[in-house]
Amino acid sequence: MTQATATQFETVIGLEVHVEMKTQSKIFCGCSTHFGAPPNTNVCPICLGHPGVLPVLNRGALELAIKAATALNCKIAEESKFDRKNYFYPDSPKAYQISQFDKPVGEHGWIEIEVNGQTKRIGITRVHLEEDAGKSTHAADGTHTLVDFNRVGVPLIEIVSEPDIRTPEEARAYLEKLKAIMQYCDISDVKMEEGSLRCDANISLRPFGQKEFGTKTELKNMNSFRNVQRALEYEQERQAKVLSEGGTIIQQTLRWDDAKNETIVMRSKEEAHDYRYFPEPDLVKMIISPEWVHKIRETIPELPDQRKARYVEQLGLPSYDAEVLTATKAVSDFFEATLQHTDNAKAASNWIMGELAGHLNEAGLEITDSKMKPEHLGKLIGLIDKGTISSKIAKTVFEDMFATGGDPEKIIQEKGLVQISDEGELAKIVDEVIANNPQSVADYKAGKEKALGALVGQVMKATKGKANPQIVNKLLMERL
Ligand SMILES: Nc1ncnc2c1ncn2[C@@H]1O[C@H](COP(=O)(O)OP(=O)(O)OP(=O)(O)O)[C@@H](O)[C@H]1O
Ligand SMILES: [Mg+2]
Ligand SMILES: [Mg+2]
Repeated sequence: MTQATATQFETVIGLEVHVEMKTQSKIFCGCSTHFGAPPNTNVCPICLGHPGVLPVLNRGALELAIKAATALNCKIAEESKFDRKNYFYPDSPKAYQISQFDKPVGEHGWIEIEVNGQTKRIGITRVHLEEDAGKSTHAADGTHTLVDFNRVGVPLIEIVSEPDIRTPEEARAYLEKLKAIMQYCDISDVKMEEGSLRCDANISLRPFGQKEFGTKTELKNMNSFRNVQRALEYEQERQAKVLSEGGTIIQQTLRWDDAKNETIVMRSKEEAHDYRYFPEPDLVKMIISPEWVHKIRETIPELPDQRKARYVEQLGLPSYDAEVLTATKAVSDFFEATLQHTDNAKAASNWIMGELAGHLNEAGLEITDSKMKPEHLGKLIGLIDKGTISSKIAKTVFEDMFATGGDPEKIIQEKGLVQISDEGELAKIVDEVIANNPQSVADYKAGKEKALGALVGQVMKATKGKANPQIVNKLLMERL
């Protein structure tokens, strides 16, 4: 951040997030929403906007939108309606998008984010239901553009935040939380790389203490949360420079160029669209009864914030662990499943956040691809806690479990890794080590505490790491 931003200006950010919902069929026709089908195969006269066809609302799409808006603490409209948003672009065969203007499904919501240990509430202006557009692919040589209409009519919700976000880092935390909530509620796959979650970021600067907002720009084309943060950081600095040099910000839409690491102007306000919104004449208004909302609310599972609180209060986990574990539903579910097989929550957390996350990362895998089963991790923790294996050997066993998905007990048996806790057996080895290392023994007796460690190390070496270290210590102490 430049000196100028840090001292003179306050950053104001509001995000518009589009989320594709997980329905089997499209919002106004029976076409499949399946991602990855050959281009232009999931289409019909309705989504292609042929003359004379009529859209029929997919009740499941409305239900998911209500569920999402409820999970985002919105007030649900008792009466909601669709509007036409008119624009001409090749990815929209009807030349309008069925969206919502003045009566969205939900309004006045909020979510909480945590940045630098501080909890902050970010307002949600509205959640509205609409249909997705097609996907254009521009040829690299600029000679032509291909359009795939499979995505046309896939149900979307647009989630518009209040301009409550103050830093690019907060923007990222907001997106992470939103994504987690959508995952927990099973609303969407929320995969930015597949386009099932997309974000436009609005940003302006104002002198500290000024009430009115400055002129904003809108950033598009970011394909990861990290890039949203980077684009905002870049734009924050650009605006600060313009303003501190006495210039003015022009209201513009900018495109983030990932390769060049900069924002590029797409269009200015003068070229901005007039969408000529008007009520959609082919669809009736939606009456959403409080009873229906109540029923939908009951299908909302424990959300990440609640889960996090439970991990801290009931399982005694540090807040940091609870935050990391609950940020992704699949990780949290894995943790919960592990706890079905061990009571040692902190150990489970350590293994999942440490060893497992590291191995998955290295292998480029998601936790859902993990061959290692939660029950086996739970079992492994039990074996360490019982003293059957040392925590050092456990790492070796873990490697095997991760690679093969095997049962830790079997791996330990097959590889002869059981910890040696038999005093008689260990005493023999301890005696040998004492006999063979007179220097260490002398050092220890002369008051060098460290020499004891060297002797323990020798016993470990002789037993290939299988000796129970507590017993080895005890036996050595008795003899020295
Ligand atoms: N001065 C400002 N600085 C930063 N963000 C702002 C400012 N004013 C508004 N915003 C944010 O900009 C976003 C505007 O989104 P909204 O969907 O209402 O409008 P839009 O971008 O004009 O519409 P469209 O959906 O057609 O793109 C909101 O998230 C809002 O919080
Ligand atoms: Mg918008
Ligand atoms: Mg916008």
